[in-house]
Amino acid sequence: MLKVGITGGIGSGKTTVCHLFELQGIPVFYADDRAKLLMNTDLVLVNSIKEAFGESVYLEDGRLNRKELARVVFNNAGLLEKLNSLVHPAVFRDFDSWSLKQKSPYVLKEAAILFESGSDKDCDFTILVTSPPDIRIRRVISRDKVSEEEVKKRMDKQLSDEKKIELADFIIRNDERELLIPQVINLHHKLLELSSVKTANDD
Ligand SMILES: CC(C)(COP(=O)(O)OP(=O)(O)OC[C@H]1O[C@@H](n2cnc3c(N)ncnc32)[C@H](O)[C@@H]1O)[C@@H](O)C(=O)NCCC(=O)NCCS
Ligand SMILES: Nc1ncnc2c1ncn2[C@@H]1O[C@H](COP(=O)(O)OP(=O)(O)OP(=O)(O)O)[C@@H](O)[C@H]1O
Repeated sequence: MLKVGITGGIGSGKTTVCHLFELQGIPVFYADDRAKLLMNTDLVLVNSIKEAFGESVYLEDGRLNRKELARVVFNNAGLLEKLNSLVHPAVFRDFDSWSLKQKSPYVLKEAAILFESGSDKDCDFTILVTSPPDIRIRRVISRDKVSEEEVKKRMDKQLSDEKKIELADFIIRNDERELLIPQVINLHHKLLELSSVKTANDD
């Protein structure tokens, strides 16, 4: 089974694209969502986050105070690095055990910072979803009801599309000019072919 990483900057549309792959029957591991779940349920991780950032990043009912943690880490590069170093190993382990349970020619791992976190190294292929920054900002402001400044702070912590285009094996353009669904279907067929080549080589 092939492991395919899919990424894209904030608001690029990677989750939307992943939903289209799911419609083709492809299982998707949503790293950002799993990270948030583990930050609420993995007690070793919860304790290490409390130790590093203080009890105030958890609410009284025990859930992660995402707004407060986001305010802290997206205003301080060192603290974001610290958080990443605690969360990413737990997500890597979670993906490994999830992927063992999947029965599909290939699976997708969706992560906003696939290249930045080094998790592309664990993937056979990578897909980048691109979209111009002004469209991405507009989409996130409308989806999350946040300010332009908050979106830009996160964009600044991510590699530029120019850098990621050099690193990715496949590109999906979600710029409201090219149709999304035909791009996903074409790539799905390509990945099915590549996974059958891998299976033949493994036998
Ligand atoms: C700080 C947190 C709690 C804020 O939660 P929130 O619900 O506001 O954001 P969410 O996780 O849904 O992310 C939304 C977008 O923010 C950007 N973003 C999130 N984490 C990061 C990061 N470590 N570096 C750069 N951008 C990031 C991405 O574009 C992502 O798609 C959360 O983002 C977090 O825990 N981040 C650090 C862990 C991490 O890297 N998770 C993602 C990959 S495993
Ligand atoms: N082609 C499109 N046309 C119109 N709206 C779109 C398109 N693609 C995505 N969107 C919308 O833009 C917003 C951002 O898309 P999505 O959540 O898929 O991005 P993302 O890359 O996963 O974002 P994040 O990194 O913030 O999690 C969503 O509200 C989505 O419905």
